[in-house]
Amino acid sequence: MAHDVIDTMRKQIDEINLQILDLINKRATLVQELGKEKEKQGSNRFDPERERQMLNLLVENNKGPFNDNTVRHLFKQIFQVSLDLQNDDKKKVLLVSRKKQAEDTVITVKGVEFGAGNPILIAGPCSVESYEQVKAVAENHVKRGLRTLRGGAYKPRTSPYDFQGLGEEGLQILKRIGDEYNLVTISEIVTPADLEMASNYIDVIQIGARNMQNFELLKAAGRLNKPILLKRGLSATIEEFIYAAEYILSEGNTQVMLCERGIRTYEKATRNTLDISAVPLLKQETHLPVFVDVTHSTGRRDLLLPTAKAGIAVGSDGIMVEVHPDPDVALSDAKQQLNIPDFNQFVDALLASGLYKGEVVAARG
Ligand SMILES: O=C(O)C(=O)C[C@]1(C(=O)O)C=C[C@@H](O)C=C1
Repeated sequence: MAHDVIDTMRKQIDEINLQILDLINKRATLVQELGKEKEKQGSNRFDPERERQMLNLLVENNKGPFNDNTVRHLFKQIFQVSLDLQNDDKKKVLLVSRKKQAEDTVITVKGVEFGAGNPILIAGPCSVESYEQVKAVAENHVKRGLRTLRGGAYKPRTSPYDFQGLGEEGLQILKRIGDEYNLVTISEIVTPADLEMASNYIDVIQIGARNMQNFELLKAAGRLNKPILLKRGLSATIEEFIYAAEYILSEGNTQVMLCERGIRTYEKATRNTLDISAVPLLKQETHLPVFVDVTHSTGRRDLLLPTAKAGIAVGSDGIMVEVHPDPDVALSDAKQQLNIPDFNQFVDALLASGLYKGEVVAARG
């Protein structure tokens, strides 16, 4: 008899549990729709005022036996998991997300495949200083079978008195060299107004670390039909980096590759702290090619090779490194750039490591 009473009550509790489950999921479905609507309207997902209003209503109508604090705690858990649901929904639909596209994005430029699983080298001077300077690097690229040349024409510098770059003239030099030596050219553009002009000269537009959250530049780059190399911000979180890339894809341009270039930390032994774990994280979270800039991250010639090996070993799609015919007289980053003989030793050591297998040119399609 006593058992019957308990069993009866438990059956009632089971029914109530199922009713609560049904209501909780009904509520969650509404919250998901609400999250999408707020996204469209650009509202924050977390709304403390709304939560306070709901808790007040619940407490005003609380007849017990749970006390008011227990009711507040219970529903705060519901609000939190509702917010998590909205955040997950948002992440789930990111265009850069692996959940959106499982297969790797491969960007092919002049037969060079960025992100195809064969790590490549992106090398060149910090700044384009003259045709002869870039030509010397380009000729070495050809000798070494390298296909991608970087060079800065617009240089965001800490001091306004430092060399700011040759501007359009620098892009013209890159265009000439890229055509003469069949090299993929990459250069940083710092303002939306220059994107169209730059697209006539270079093959890949770089958005630098200091512009990672220049949202108007990101959106403008998203409206181009041009590959974009996006560098991680000096103090950007992985999430901010991913959302910055999402800005570009959200405007239609899916040809985006990411570059981990070190983050600003308390450490002074290196120029920045190379966040090596960012590479596998970004490869897991996104389908975009991921590169490692060993020059700007370490700022030390003696660390270029070990960090390049590490960058490839953890799964990056390649390494960016600065090389200059005569670094001692370079107009920027003099102490970090390799001269050509040292750069060739760098390439040879990477080849000897077996991690880097040289540049494989896509079969003519
Ligand atoms: O009302 C909203 O704006 C919601 O997003 C729903 C909801 C909720 O669970 O009720 C979720 C998160 C917010 O912080 C506030 C409320």
